[in-house]
Amino acid sequence: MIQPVLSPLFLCRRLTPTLPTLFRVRTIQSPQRPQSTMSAVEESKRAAAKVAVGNHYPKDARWVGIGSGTTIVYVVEAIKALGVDTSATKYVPTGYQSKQLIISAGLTAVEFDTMPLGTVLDVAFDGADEVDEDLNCIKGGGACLFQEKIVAMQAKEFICVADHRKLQPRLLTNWKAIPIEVAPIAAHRVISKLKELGSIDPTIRASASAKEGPLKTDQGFFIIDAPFKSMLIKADIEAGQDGNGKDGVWAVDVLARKIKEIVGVLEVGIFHGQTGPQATIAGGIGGQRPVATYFGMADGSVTVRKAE
Ligand SMILES: O=C(CO)[C@H](O)[C@H](O)COP(=O)(O)O
Repeated sequence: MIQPVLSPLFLCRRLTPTLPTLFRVRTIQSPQRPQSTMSAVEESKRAAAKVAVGNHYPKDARWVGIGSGTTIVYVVEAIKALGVDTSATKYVPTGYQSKQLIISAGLTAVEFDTMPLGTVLDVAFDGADEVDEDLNCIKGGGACLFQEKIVAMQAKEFICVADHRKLQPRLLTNWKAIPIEVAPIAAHRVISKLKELGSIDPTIRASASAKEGPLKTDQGFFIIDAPFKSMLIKADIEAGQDGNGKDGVWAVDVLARKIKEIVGVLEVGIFHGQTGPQATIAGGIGGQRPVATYFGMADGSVTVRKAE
C-alpha cells in the first residue's frame, strides 16, 4: 500500500465533529477495505480521494490547485498513484502545509501570486469541515480559508473530498462555528458586528501554545470562529422559511455576504454561490462552490454529492 506523502497529523488544530445523519446521497463505489492499521476515518478519506482523483484529474493537467488539511494528503497520494507524467504540471498550494505536501511528493509547487496573469487552473481539490445538501461548504478549520478560496475561484472546477462526518443536511449542524479571517487590528470590532448578526460568543482562535497568543494565518491575520444557528438551504427558503436573520437564522448566501461586508474581514469560511461551470457560463472564471464532493463512508464505500 502506498503511504501518504506527509502524515495527516501534520496539521495543528481544532474542533472535532461527530457522526452525521445521511440522506439523499448516492453510493458510487464499494471498495474492499484493505487490511491496515489506519483508522477507519483515515481509510475513508483515502478511499474518497482515490475516487475523486480518478474521476476529475485531467489526463493532460497543466495547473492543479491543492488544498490544505489532512484529507488532501490522500489526494496527492492518489495523484501520484495514477502514474501519469506530472513533469509539466504545476501544483498551486493554498498555504504552507499544502506547499510542503506538494514538494514532498516530488511535484512542482507554484505559488498563486507567481502564476502567469490569466492562468486558469484545470481543477482544484480540497477538503471541507462541513458540506450541506446544496454543496455549500464550511472551510477554515485549518485556518487556510483565504488562499483556499482564491485557488478554488481560479479553477475550472472545484472538487471537494471529505469523510462521512462532514456530510450534513445544513451547515453548522455538526461543525459549530464559521471560521472568518480578519485583520488583527479589527478583530474586536468584527466580533461586535458578528454578535449583531446573531453569532453566539464569537472567539479569536488561539494558537496551540497559549503563550503564543492568537493563531496567525499564512497572511498574518487572525481567525474568528463565529457560532451561528444551523443555516438554511435552498429547499428551506423555497418552503417559505425566512433566511434574513430572524431569530438568528440565516440562509447561507445571505449570511456569507453580510459577514464579508464587515470592514476588517479578509474572507469568510463559507464556500457558496456559483460553481466553476456556472461562473464560466456567466462569463467569469471559477466558482467557490464545488461541482462535486466525495465522501468516504464508514463502511468503506464512497458517496458523491453533485451540484445541479
Ligand atoms: O478548510 C480547511 C483548512 O483551512 C480544510 O480543508 C478543512 O479544515 C478540512 O480538513 P481535514 O481534511 O483535515 O478534515
